[in-house]
Amino acid sequence: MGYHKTYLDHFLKTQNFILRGDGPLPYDHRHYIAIMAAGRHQCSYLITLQKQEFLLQRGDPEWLKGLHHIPAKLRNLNDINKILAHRPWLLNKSHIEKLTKGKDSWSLAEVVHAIVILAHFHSLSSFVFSCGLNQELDQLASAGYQFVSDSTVTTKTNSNSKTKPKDIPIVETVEVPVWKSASTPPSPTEPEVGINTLMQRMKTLSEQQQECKPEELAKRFENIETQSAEIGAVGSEPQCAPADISCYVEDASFMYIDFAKRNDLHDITTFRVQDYSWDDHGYSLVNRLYNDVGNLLDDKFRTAYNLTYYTMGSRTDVDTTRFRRAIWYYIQCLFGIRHDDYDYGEINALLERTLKAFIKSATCYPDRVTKKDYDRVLREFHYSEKVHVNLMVLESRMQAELLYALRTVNRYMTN
Ligand SMILES: CC(C)C[C@H](N)C(=O)O
Repeated sequence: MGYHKTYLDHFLKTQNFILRGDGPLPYDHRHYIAIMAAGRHQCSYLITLQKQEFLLQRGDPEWLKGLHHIPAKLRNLNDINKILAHRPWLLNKSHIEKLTKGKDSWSLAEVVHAIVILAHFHSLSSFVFSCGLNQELDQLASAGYQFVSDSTVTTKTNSNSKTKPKDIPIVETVEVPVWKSASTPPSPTEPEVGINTLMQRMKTLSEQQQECKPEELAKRFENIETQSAEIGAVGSEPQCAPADISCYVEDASFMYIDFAKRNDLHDITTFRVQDYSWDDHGYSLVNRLYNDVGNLLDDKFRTAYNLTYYTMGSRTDVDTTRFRRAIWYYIQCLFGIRHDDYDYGEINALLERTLKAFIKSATCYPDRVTKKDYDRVLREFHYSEKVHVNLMVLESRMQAELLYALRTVNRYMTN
């Protein structure tokens, strides 16, 4: 994230606030919830870090043995954790009701705090995998390195040096290798649409600018949604999670399914942003229920959505808005979210199949994305630009999850 300093600043402020700032949940609970969230995507990197943070907050080490060792109140979060992570459209008021009523109940403020932590760590898992970090750190771990919560990597040699209990012993800091996309170009599997073509297409789109009827726009959205269901995820189905991850996961077989193939039993329709949007609804609700966190989230979303350096690979002075919008809206389309003023036809003009497959995997099946997939995509772009795309995956996905969650909380409160 260090490539994108303005964004990083907002990211850290928010993460710091939800884990360490004012809020209804006890600190150890916050880190445990983060572990449960990362567990849904088998993100060992985040799980390891959050376990350390949990212990630093004087969390009960017994809990780290798994879900069977935690209080019922926390365990009750399992349902909304898995639904939000994989099929957020299934969330309804009965889930919120179950948490807030009866024994071991949650206050609504606590529920919202938990939801924000869950969404943050689900989406951060997407980022970790899509940048190839999980794999990299697993390899370092098996080579005998330990990584600690400030993200530096240390060797194990001196880990029992005298330190205050709250300090983490840091011994030798090892530079984490950084992959440059240009250093070892992978053998191309499929020719990619080059940057020149992409720029040409963006130009044509802005020249064409025709008014489209609402029905036509709705049809274009549905086309993209149906086509997305035909795009397979990159990578192969992951193995069963190792015991030190699966102990934090319940109902591991519950995964993403394509929105277009959802079961109509639940009578789920497209989520229309004109009816419930972040700007007009979600933002103020989350602000009200949880210490103004909406302001931090809003700044972060806005920064990620608008971030640009006017570059594409080695080209400068390029207006990249259309390309970035196509990525942002494609991600939300995977969860059945439609922005009625966006022409989804642009997605097909600007995002080719391999890029769509990468984005879909990063968003919906992050644990399948490997460094190889990362290398193969966007070959003419710089490393920092690939990270930029992954930041959009993180933020657009997080916003999608929060939109569903907050709409449900609102329904619970109003009827
Ligand atoms: C994702 C990238 C193509 C973004 C581009 N480098 C920009 O500055 O807008």
